[in-house]
Amino acid sequence: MVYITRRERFCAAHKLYREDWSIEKNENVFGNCSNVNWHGHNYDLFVTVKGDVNPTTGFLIDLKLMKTIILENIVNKVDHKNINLDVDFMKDKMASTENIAIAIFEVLKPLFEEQKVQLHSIRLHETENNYVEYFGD
Ligand SMILES: Nc1nc2c(c(=O)[nH]1)N=C([C@H](O)[C@H](O)COP(=O)(O)OP(=O)(O)OP(=O)(O)O)CN2
Repeated sequence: MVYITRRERFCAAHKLYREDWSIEKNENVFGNCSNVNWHGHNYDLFVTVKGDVNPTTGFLIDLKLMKTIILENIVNKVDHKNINLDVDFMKDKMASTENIAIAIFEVLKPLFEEQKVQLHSIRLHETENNYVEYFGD
C-alpha cells in the first residue's frame, strides 16, 4: 500500500457563529472567531490517497489528475469565497476547521473511488499552529 499527497492552498472568509445565539454568547464560546463581519484564513489543504502502484506507469494516481479533481471540486468553490455563505458543501454547517475537513473528505471520497484509489485523509491547516486531520471514521 502506497500513500501519495497533494497540497493545495486557498484563502477564504468565515465566522464561527450560531444565529440562534446572542452576539454575547457567540463571543463567549467562539471568541474573536465570531466577529459578525467575518475574518479570513490562508488554508493549506493536504489530500492523501492510497492504493497499489500500477506496474506499467509506476503511478498510484497521476498527480496532475489529483490536482484537477481537488481544484474543480474544492478549491475553485472555496478560494476567495465566504465559507458560511458561498460554499455548497458547507451549507448549514458550522465553518470550523473540523467540519470543513470532514465536508471535503465527503466530497472527494467518491471521486477518488472512481479513479480506483482510496481517499486516506484530509489534513487542513487553518493557521500556522492549528490543523485538523480526518480519516473518514
Ligand atoms: N476546535 C476548533 N477551535 C477553533 C477553531 C476551529 O476551527 N476548531 N477555529 C478558531 C479560529 O477560527 C482560528 O483558527 C483561531 O485563530 P487564532 O487563535 O488566531 O489562531 P492562531 O494559530 O493564529 O493563534 P495563536 O494563539 O497565535 O497560535 C478558534 N478555535
